[in-house]
Amino acid sequence: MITVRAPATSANLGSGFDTFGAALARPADVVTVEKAETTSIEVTGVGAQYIPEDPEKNTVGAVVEALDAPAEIHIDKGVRPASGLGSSAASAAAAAVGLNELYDRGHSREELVPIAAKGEAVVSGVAHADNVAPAIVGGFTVTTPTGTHGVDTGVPLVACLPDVAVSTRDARRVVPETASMEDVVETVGNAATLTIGMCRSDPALVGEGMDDPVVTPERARLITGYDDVREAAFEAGAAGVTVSGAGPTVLAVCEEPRRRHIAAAMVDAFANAGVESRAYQTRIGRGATVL
Ligand SMILES: Nc1ncnc2c1ncn2[C@@H]1O[C@H](COP(=O)(O)OP(=O)(O)OP(=O)(O)O)[C@@H](O)[C@H]1O
Ligand SMILES: N[C@@H](CCO)C(=O)O
Repeated sequence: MITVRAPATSANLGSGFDTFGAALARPADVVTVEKAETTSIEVTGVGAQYIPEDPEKNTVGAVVEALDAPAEIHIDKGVRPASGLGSSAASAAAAAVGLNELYDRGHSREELVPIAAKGEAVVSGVAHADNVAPAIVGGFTVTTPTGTHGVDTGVPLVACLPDVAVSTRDARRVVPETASMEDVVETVGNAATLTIGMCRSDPALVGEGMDDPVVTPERARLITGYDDVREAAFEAGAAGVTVSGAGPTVLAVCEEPRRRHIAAAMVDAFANAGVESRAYQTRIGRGATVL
């Protein structure tokens, strides 16, 4: 029997749509795998009632199939589903690392990324790997069709999760099909700035590079109170604010001493918009860990 903890993740980080990702030090899913003749899945924890235990419908089932590794699987959810915090990816990443070890398949962490991404196709129709990559390798990651590159950093974050659900499938429907050259140039500049910021562990530079004129404005419309929450976070000292993944979590990057104030300001701003929320005071952290 093997138990693996895989972290929540934030994809896109604004300027890196379907490319950038970051592992969060918390929250996390904990997945236990044990060899079996046929696969069975049991889910407990946050939002378990919304998660199918049928292997055909759970992200973990696709990983079992890809690794040809039938198992009795228990998923203890710490990452709420439809959160924008890579909930579906956390389970898939933990299962990929656990089953790879249980069956001695010998894949490297990087090789497990496209395998875990097959689970994402089950829930959103697209095998985007920008959540599973940081959930497996940790830190800040850049994922393209040719592979994943990562850098370790401990940049402080606040992830404010409102008490509403936005499914990735729905949020992908509002992504524009085209972008102007002006917006492309702005996005490339911001993405490059953010990447240098991550390499230097510099929250100010990361925040400066988070703006995205193409996808984020469309996604923000799906989140009640987004503009006020963003403004409140900046007023409390955030260096950058964006939609986490497909939303509804709003992500702020900051210097560590500002983190508590920013978390309180974001929760208050959501409350003023009539939405309950919970803020995780966290940082970019490590990937899946065998316990
Ligand atoms: N193991 C799993 N954990 C969580 N959700 C799962 C799992 N397997 C299937 N699902 C389904 O996936 C959907 C949630 O995934 P979705 O991608 O929409 O949210 P998310 O992973 O929190 O967000 P994001 O990818 O934007 O960070 C729910 O419909 C849920 O039932
Ligand atoms: N890049 C994906 C991440 C979803 O978690 C999206 O934004 O649709």
